[in-house]
Amino acid sequence: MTNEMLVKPADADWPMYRRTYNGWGHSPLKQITTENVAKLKPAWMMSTGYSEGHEAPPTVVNGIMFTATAGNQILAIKADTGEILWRYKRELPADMLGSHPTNRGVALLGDKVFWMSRDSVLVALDAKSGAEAWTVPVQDYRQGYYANLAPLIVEDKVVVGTSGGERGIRGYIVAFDTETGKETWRTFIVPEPGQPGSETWPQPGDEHADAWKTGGGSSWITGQYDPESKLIYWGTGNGGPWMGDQRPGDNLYLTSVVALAADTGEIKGHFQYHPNDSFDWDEVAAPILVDLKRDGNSVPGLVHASRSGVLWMLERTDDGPIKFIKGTPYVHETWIKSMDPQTGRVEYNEGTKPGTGVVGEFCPSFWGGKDWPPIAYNPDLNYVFIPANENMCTTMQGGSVIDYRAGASYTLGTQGNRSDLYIVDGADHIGEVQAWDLNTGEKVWTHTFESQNWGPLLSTAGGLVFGGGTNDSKFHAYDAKTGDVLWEMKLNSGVIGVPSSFEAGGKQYVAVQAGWGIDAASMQTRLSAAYPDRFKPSATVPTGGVIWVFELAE
Ligand SMILES: O=C(O)c1cc(C(=O)O)c2c(n1)C(=O)C(=O)c1cc(C(=O)O)[nH]c1-2
Ligand SMILES: [Ca+2]
Repeated sequence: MTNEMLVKPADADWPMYRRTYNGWGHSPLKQITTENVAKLKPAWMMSTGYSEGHEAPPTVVNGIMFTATAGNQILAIKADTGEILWRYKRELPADMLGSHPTNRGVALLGDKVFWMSRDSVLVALDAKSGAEAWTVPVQDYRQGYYANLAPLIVEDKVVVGTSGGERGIRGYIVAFDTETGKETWRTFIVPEPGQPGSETWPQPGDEHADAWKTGGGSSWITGQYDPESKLIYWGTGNGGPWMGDQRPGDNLYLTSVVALAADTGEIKGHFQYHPNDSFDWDEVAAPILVDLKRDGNSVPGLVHASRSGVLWMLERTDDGPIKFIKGTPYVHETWIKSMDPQTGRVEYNEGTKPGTGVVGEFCPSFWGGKDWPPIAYNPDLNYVFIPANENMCTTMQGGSVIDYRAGASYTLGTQGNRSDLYIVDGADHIGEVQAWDLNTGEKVWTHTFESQNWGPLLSTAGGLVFGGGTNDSKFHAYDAKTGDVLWEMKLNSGVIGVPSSFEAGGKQYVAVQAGWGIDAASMQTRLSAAYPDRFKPSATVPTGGVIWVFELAE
C-alpha cells in the first residue's frame, strides 16, 4: 500500500475508513446494479467471537480484508473465501475504565496495519503476519482517555484522535511517524491559556478558570484529508462537563470542524456548528469534501449532517479558513432561533439549552439527528445520503457542579440531573434514510422506518445505497435515485457496521459487519422503557458479531 494508492485507490479496493480521503463512502464498482441487486446472497460469513457493537468497515486491498471488531481484535481474511490469515488480539489492562467498547477499523500503509487499541495504545502490525512492529501509548487510559477510531494515514504519518468527552478529558488530534511510531505533532482541541481560541474559555482568575483542562472536545471519528491543500479536516466532540454554563464562552474548538496543516498540526481554519455545547452534540463525524455551488460558481466545499440536526454546507480554502455557505435543518429541530446569514452562527431559542439546575427541552435529542454513522455521496447523481433519526427530543437538566475525578464520568452533575428521551407527539417513525441533491440543495427522497436508524451508508456506482441500522437486524439496498428498497436481508444481529464494497477475482462484493450494541442498543433500551407498546425490549435484538460478504447469485 503506497500513498499514491491511498490518494487514488484502485476501483477494486476499499483501503481506508470511507474508501477515499474525501470521505464519500462511494465505490466505483458497478457489477451490482439496481437491475440485479435482488439476486444478492451471502458469499460467506464469519463469527468474530465477540458481542457488542461491530462498527468497522471491512477494509480490502488486493483481495485481502483487514478489519477490526469488538473485543479489541483485528482479523486478516482472504476476501473472496473468508479464510482467516491471522488474528491479533490485545489484552486490556484490568483497571481500564471507558465506555463504547467498539472499534471503527484499521489504516494501511506500506507493509503495515495501524490500529487503535481501546486503552489508547497505537499499534502497528506487519500486514503479512500480524506480528507487532511497534506500539506507542498515546494517552493515559487512567485519565479517562480511550480510543475506538480508525487511524488516518497522511503521507508518512498516522493520525488519530481520542474518546473520553464524557470523562473530563482534553481532546486532541495527534500524528506519529508510520515507520518509528515517534510522535510528530499533537494539537489539542481545547487551547491552553494564551493559545488561539483560549479567549473563548473562562480566563485566569474567573470562577471556572481551569475549565479548559477538562473541557472535552474528543475526536473519536476519523477525519478526511485534502492531498492538494495538505489540510486535514477533523470533527470535534462535546464539551465537558455537559453543562455549558460551567465553562462560559463559545469554547473553541468544541463541536466544530477544524482544518489542520498536515505537516505541523497547526489549526488553520475552523467552523463551530454550535457554541458552548450543552447537549452532548459531538460533531465528530467529519464533513465530506465535495464541490458546492456558491453564487453560481463551483467552490471546494464541506458537507456535514450535524448531530444538532442541520445539513451544513461550508467552503474550504487552500490556506485553511472555512466559510459558511448554508445550513438547512434535515430533521425536526427546536433550538435555532436565528442563523447569521454571513457566519452561520446560531442563537439558541429560549428554554432549549440545559444548564446547571436549568431544564432544556430540545429536538433533535442528545443522540442527534444523526450520531456518528457516516453519510455517503454519489458523484454521478451529486446526492448526499443521510442516515437520520427524526422526531426525537430530549429534556435535560444539569445537576450541581460536578467534581472532577480522573477517569470518572463527568457529564451532567452530581445530583438533580436528568436526560430524558421522547418522541414528538403523533410521530409515526424515527429512522430515515434521506437523499439531498447538491445541485439544488433540496431533499429529493426520504425512506422511513418505525425503528431508529443507526446504519452507516455505502454508495455504489451501480446506483445503490446500502445500510442497516434498524432494530429488525435488516441490511438494505436502496435505489439511489428514488429511495425504494430493492433488496434486504435479515442478518444475525442489528447492523451498525460501516459497509464497504470491493472486487476480488473479477467479482464485486458488498461487505458489512453485523453486531448490535453501543448507543444504538442504549437508544432501544430507552425507547422500550418509555414506549413499551411500540418498542420491544432491547434483549429482543440479537447480538453477536458476524462479518457478512455478499455476491450476486449466478
Ligand atoms: O464524547 C466522547 O468521547 C464520546 C465517545 C464515543 C465513542 O467513543 O464511541 C461516543 C460518544 N461520545 C457519544 O456521545 C455517542 O453518542 C456515541 C455513540 C457511539 C457509538 O459507537 O454508537 N459512540 C459514542
Ligand atoms: Ca460524547
